[in-house]
Amino acid sequence: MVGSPQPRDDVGSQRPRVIVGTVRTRVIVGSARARPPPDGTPRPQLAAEESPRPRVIFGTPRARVIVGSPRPRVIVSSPWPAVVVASPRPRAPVGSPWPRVIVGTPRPRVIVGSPRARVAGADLSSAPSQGAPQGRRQDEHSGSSEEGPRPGGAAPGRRQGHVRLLSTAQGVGEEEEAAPDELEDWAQPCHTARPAASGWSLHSTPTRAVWLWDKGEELEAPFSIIPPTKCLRKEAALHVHKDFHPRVTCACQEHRTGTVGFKISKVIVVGDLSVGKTCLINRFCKDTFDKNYKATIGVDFEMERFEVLGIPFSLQLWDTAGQERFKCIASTYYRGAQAIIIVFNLNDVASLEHTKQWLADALKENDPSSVLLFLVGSKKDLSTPAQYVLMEKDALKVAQEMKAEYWAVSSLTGENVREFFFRVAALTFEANVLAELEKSGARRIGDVVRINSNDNNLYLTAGKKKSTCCP
Ligand SMILES: Nc1nc2c(ncn2[C@@H]2O[C@H](COP(=O)(O)OP(=O)(O)OP(=O)(O)O)[C@@H](O)[C@H]2O)c(=O)[nH]1
Repeated sequence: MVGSPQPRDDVGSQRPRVIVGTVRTRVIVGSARARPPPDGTPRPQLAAEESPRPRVIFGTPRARVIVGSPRPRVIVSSPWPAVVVASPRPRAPVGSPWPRVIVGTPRPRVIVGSPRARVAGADLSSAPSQGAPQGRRQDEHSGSSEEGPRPGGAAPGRRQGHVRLLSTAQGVGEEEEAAPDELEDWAQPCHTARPAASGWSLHSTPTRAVWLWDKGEELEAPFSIIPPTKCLRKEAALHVHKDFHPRVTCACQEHRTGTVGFKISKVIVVGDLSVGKTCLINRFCKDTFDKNYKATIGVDFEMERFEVLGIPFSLQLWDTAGQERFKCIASTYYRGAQAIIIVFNLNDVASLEHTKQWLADALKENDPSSVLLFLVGSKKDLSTPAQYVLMEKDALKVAQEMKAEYWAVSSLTGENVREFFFRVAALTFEANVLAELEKSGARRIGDVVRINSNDNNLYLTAGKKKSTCCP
């Protein structure tokens, strides 16, 4: 088990101490615990904090708590989370000069004081339990930070430059400029956060979606609870009613949607490696496309903010790793999803077959009766019409088996991407409002409780307002 003992370097050597043959390899550069040489010459103490080089620790069995370390940390295959408390360096998502690379850690890192942690705290049911994950792409091994815009296009600058605030619910009102740090945190309750930060505004049919990012341009997009037929064949859609459920429309008109506007709904995106999950999310959230493959390590997520029927609504889109070796990390984030998007490559039949396993894994962590399912064929631009027809037949069969709604998209051209996410947002919103109405039960949201001290029954629901539009 333990290798034959190797001669150690001379004590006092200026070289790093390397112990070969132990179960755990330790390479400590600039260790502060170096023993003094036998001749008594005091050896210069090279404190870890002063080390000119990054500390490299392989497989250390102990948790490391690094308080305000001024140095970059490179941690490979650590089984323990790195806990960074009150780091003096700003951990702004954009342009951090300090590479942080964590490969294969099975537990989320806890970053206290991170601006992202506040986002996670907004809704503990949908947010990760220990702060938001710092999603990473594999090219970070090179030390470059991927927190800035990814190559492949000019990412709209929600996190850079200026964004526009939309000051009316209808998306046609006054606009004003605001620096990102002036914006309401995503986690702020949306009712008070109006005017909403940039995002999508969805209305009942006929409708328009307004997208105002740094470009300030308004994009019209058709939206309906029924997707346009060119996007989706009838048999592929699970929900065939013409518009939102009447109870939902009514509740929105009367502003009786309870906590829906305060919640962040979690959507997870799963599927084989390289099927295009990241590109799909990036096409919608950043309007970018990267033709270079960079494997997602663990998970990453994007927030997207909508306004549906005048009610603010947020989706948290979780991009999970498709590579087997990162699956165990990614699967810890499956819990609490309200919608599951299973992606396969329209040009790779094996990836379609694997979707059932992806669904089974995702459902282990979620309630199958309440979660919305979507089966998405990606890279439509690479299929010829004839190939597509063949694949669509198989995909529809699988979708019906799993009771998922089927979509075919291309992140390269953008075909159906926006329509698809609008659909996800609309159906998730509808499910949320219906659940909220269900939960409120006998006592309707918005009712006033009058307390009458002369009455034996102290708690009376007073004057239930008869709804003018609810069935
Ligand atoms: N032609 C074409 N290529 C695509 C499309 N979507 C993704 N790709 C390419 O497919 C490769 C993989 O895309 P990713 O989005 O990184 O795949 P992924 O599913 O996130 O992969 P993992 O992170 O390993 O799970 C990249 O080279 C993309 O450029 C598409 O719609 N059309």
